[in-house]
Amino acid sequence: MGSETLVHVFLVSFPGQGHVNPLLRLGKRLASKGLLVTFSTPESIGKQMRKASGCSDEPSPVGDGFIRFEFFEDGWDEDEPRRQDLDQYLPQLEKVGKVVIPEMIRKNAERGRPVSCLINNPFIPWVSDVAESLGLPSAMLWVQSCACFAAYYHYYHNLVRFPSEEAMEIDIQLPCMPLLKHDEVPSFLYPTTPYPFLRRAIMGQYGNLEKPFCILMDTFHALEAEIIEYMSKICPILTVGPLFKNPRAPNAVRGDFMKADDCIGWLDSKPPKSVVYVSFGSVVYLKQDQWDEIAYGLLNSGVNFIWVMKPPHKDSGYTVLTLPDGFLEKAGDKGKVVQWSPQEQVLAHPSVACFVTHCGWNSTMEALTSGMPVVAFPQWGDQVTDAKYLVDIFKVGVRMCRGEAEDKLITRDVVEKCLLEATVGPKAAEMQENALKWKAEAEGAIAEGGSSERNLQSFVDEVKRRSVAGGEALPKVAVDLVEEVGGIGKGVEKSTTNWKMEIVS
Ligand SMILES: O=c1ccn([C@@H]2O[C@H](COP(=O)(O)OP(=O)(O)O)[C@@H](O)[C@H]2O)c(=O)[nH]1
Ligand SMILES: O=C(O[C@@H]1O[C@H](CO)[C@@H](O)[C@H](O)[C@H]1O)c1ccc(O)c(O)c1
Repeated sequence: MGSETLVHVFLVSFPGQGHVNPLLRLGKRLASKGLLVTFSTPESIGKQMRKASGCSDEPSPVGDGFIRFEFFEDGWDEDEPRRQDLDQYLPQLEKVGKVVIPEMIRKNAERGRPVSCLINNPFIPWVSDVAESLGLPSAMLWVQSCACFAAYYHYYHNLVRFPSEEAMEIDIQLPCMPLLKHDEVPSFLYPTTPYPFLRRAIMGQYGNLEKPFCILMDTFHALEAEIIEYMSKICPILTVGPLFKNPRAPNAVRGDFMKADDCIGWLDSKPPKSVVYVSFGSVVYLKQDQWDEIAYGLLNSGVNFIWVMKPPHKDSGYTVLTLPDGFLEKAGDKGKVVQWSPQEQVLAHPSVACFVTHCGWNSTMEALTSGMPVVAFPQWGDQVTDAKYLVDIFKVGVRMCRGEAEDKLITRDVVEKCLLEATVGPKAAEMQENALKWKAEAEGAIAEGGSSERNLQSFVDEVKRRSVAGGEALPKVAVDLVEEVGGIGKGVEKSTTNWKMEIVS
């Protein structure tokens, strides 16, 4: 069957690696179930994705469907430095996106590819307005944990007391969640956050939460069962994670902004469970003195390591980090420093013993799903909450720091102690055992009949039903999809919102 006869879903992503990855992974999953998927994000990132990952506007087959890319101009010159300032860039993206996305959708219809559903990720909530104005169904992919989703929800609706200027160091008790210390709620909610524009962007999403007919989440039922069940009574949530594993199309197209350096051959040469993988993701940038302490901690611990040292964007205002004099010589064949790694492959490699991570949600899910213990080095946003869960709830990690807000230099001795705790001794063995349990749970969720797989199929069926009805919500008939195990768990009350997945006719 040609791609033009398939139901067409149009994805719009915020242009960050931690947002593109999960939305593209969702796109590949949807395509593998027989949909035509168009993935869209601004051309400034599209250019990098084309170069590093070969993304093309021609449909590529993925399972039973196809995926293609269509990037859009954001109205600024190629080398505009204001793109690095989200306070300025997010409003620009909204202004232009609200005009160009409808135009792209119109052109797709003219070319025989009418769009049946729009899906966005957070930070660009205006995509739901575009869908509404065109009379199209929309969904939102939440790219963080359900726990963070719940924290933001309770903050937005003022349901629980959060840290404030008057009372900063309070504990926070959210329903169905462990007690969080003041610095364990997503840090964009601190009154002192240096990123108030990101709090505004996320709150914008909550202001628009009635518009998407479904909130997809890159998590799985067993991982966050209680809070997923609780929030599912309030919002139309479907858990579909871990998205990064695609059993039907493991080698489909990728969306990296930078080509990964080859380090798999080097890993092959190392003994099993002897390498520490260190990466702080695509956005976090540490200070030079902290970088130096990590360098000496790695050397002093004597472990093998791969360390990702991503160059900063030229307009970010960061100065390029350097390694201490003689560092590479001292490390010799024990260490490898790369600019960007093939992280999924690294985490799956038998030589890797643990992951020193900033605890972005993608890295968190990738570690859990790979059965990989972690050393948690969170900085801001959801990372501080993810670190709490990795260490105290999922019990797969040791904590190296509490976040940027603490403003504390983590010394080489602490780095060394954490690395050894996570790689040798009884605690390491216990964490490894727990990590393998999560890996098995994650694999079960996306296997045939698993909670996330069933939820994804429900979503695809619903998009198809709505597409037959010309984008209109369909009247109610009883299909018991929401009562299946999964995002909306067995025995859980149905959502009180206008969730339409249970319906047909
Ligand atoms: O060297 C690297 C570092 C990161 N990643 C990927 O980039 C994403 C980072 O997302 P995350 O949410 O962990 O952090 P962010 O970069 O958004 O802070 C993950 O999918 C990683 O697998 C990668 O492929 N190579
Ligand atoms: O929030 C930004 O990136 C990351 O997104 C992940 C998914 O939400 C999250 O888990 C991780 O902790 C974040 O680092 C982001 C912020 C600012 C910016 O300029 C970006 O390009 C991305």
